[in-house]
Amino acid sequence: MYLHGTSKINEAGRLEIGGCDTAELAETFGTPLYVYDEELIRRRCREFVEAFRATGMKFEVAYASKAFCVMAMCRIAEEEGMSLDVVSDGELYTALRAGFPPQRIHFHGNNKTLEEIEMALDAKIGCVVVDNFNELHLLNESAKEKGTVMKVLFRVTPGVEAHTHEFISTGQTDTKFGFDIGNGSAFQAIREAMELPHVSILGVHSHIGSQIFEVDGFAMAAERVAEFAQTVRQELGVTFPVINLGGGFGIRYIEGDSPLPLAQYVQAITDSIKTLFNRYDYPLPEIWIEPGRSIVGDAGTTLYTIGSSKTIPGVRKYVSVDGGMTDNPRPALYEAKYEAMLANRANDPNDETVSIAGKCCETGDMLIWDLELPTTKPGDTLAVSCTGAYNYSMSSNYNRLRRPAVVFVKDGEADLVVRRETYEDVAGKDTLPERLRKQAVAKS
Ligand SMILES: Cc1ncc(COP(=O)(O)O)c(C=O)c1O
Ligand SMILES: N[C@@H](CCCC[NH3+])C(=O)O
Repeated sequence: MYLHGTSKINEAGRLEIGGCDTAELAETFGTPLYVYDEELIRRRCREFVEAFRATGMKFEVAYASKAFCVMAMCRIAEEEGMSLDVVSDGELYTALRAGFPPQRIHFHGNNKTLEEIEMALDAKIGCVVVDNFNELHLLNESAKEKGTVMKVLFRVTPGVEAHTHEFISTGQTDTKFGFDIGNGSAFQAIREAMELPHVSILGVHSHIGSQIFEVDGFAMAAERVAEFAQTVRQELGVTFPVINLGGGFGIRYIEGDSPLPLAQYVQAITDSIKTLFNRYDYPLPEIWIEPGRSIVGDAGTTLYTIGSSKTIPGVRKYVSVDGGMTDNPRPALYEAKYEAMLANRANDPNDETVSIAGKCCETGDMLIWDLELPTTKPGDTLAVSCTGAYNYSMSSNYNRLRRPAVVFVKDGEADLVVRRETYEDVAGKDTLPERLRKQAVAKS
């Protein structure tokens, strides 16, 4: 397993992250356990911010909180000078509860409810990324009722297909997100917004997909967006002060993944924007981006306890862990691949090939196929790396499993930032109607 950030093998032959022995973390906090390397998260934030500073351009780096949205993460994002992208009332609530400055929050989503729009207006967030005509008018009406004006970006689909899994590719014309540039709906959206006194046009937003390893897609999107900005300027007399090129910067999950240094993505984006806007003699806009995975992905490691195993001679050996698709749905959803190691016996030589199964009642609940490991025994701790993005945030209670705890580790200290769910968290929201309550009592 590749050792990210502060991860290393300590003198006891165990995996250590942030100066904490992972076998001890498993013992103290129980498993499954999400462990985040706080220093690595901060390093990733700084890589983006410093790369932008070096360009001399005006910018905002908004952490896409959908990747991992908990209060402690919102605090770190704020401390590192990031803005925040939220896509729901729940994410907005979390950010506000963590004391994140509302002016630095951007609200996304293809079906924002009236309740969410009102919540955003009441909180006086920085901007709403408008996704469709219905929302544009709803926002204008609500802002009017509240006697305010909301800044807006328009989510546009530039017609660029990112080279990534089709479920995480969003920039193409055939997608549920945004206004299409090619068919004129993006232009129409700006035209309509100009007539609405309670929205103020900031610019456009494009997000082409996720886990992208090349700069071409971003450069192409920048080109389409710049052309569009120029058309709008010439025909409608509106100049955009902001261009947001979204997130999607790839990370290394397994050997063979070759992401670019984050600064290189920033350089490519800012170079494209500078060249294109200068060509049009267009006032240089602020550049905003929204990285999620590249901030938290490789900083997260999930610890599991190994339980039962099953050998099918001539076929394979299954080794089961105490979590699975409930804490990491990505292999089942996207055929995502991961690396792992035995955290408590990190120096033992690999001597067998096993497949790591989750504990859900589902054949597809597999975390890793054909992994080289030392011979495992029940009670060993398995560490799966790069589980920081879209794992906790997409976790579920399938089979009524309790969601794991989350700890942040740094300089030898481990802080609980989300406690493990209890049975009460899982079943406590249920209610028994009187009729069924009697039956339940009668049977017991
Ligand atoms: C609009 C938007 N911004 C930002 C992101 C963050 O993407 P990533 O985590 O790949 O950086 C996403 C998710 O793909 C998104 O849909
Ligand atoms: N959740 C996805 C990517 C979609 C990101 C949000 N638009 C993943 O785990 O890779």
